[in-house]
Amino acid sequence: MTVLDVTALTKYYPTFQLDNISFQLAAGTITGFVGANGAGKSTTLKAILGLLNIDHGQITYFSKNFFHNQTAIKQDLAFVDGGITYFPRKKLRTLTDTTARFYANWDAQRYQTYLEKFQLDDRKTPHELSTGMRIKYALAVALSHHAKLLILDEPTSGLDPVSRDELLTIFLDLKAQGVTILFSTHIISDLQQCADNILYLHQGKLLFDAPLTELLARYQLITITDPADLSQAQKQAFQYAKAEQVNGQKLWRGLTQQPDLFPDSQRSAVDLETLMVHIERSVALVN
Ligand SMILES: Nc1ncnc2c1ncn2[C@@H]1O[C@H](COP(=O)(O)OP(=O)(O)OP(=O)(O)O)[C@@H](O)[C@H]1O
Repeated sequence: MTVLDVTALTKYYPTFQLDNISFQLAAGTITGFVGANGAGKSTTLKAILGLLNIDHGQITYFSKNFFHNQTAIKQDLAFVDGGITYFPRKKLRTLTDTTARFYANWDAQRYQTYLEKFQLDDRKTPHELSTGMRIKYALAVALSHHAKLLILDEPTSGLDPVSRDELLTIFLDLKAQGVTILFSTHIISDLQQCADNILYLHQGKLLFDAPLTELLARYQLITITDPADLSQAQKQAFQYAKAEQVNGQKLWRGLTQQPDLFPDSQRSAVDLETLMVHIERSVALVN
């Protein structure tokens, strides 16, 4: 079942364009939303949540048009970005009581479970919480109304490694229950741990929309000492090339979709972080 269907989403800013973005999320999957700073990830997330006006596009949640059914759809949707910053001097308990009234499926027991799991004291105020605790509080609230889809903008960036690991385990548990998760992150190792699919945005365009394992299987990493030694065919196949210092030696690394053109000794598997760095920082060797 398709939980979210985005078609031809376009947003113009004076110096940036989110360009004709289309993707779908299937129920019970975890999708990592990645791209360099300024690629347009937050703009996309805000656009699909109706937090900014779009210039073009269709957004459908749970087979319902978002713009005509926002109130009903938001019962089944949770969004977390950077954690709570509003009403800094109000007790969390008071904020929770107010929030709970908006949700027909509010689950007070589940909320208590997450408070304990995240070691949060809801007699505190947002002002008294660390960055990580603010994110955890926002997540506890998001997880307590039985949202079917969680949309999270960099949920793990303020968390220590132990809390991140805990959160990723929660994501996997939620996925096992059929919950769908879309989250943007720069912490690529988090995705290796839990993402089924990757949406990769590059300068406002969707460059990849693929299962993580399939995306990584498309490329191999090639390491050579001098591009001048490559044959013409190898040069054509040596994409996203970049010079790197390894143990004081200058080497060239690039990605290829034609690994058979290179000897085994030059080939290795590629991980998502390496793939991204090469795509964003490569230089052209072949015109
Ligand atoms: N309100 C706005 N008005 C004009 N331009 C904007 C506005 N909001 C964002 N932009 C521009 O849109 C582009 C994409 O920004 P966005 O915040 O979506 O990127 P991002 O991928 O989330 O980046 P990061 O990883 O750094 O958070 C940037 O060039 C930014 O300057």
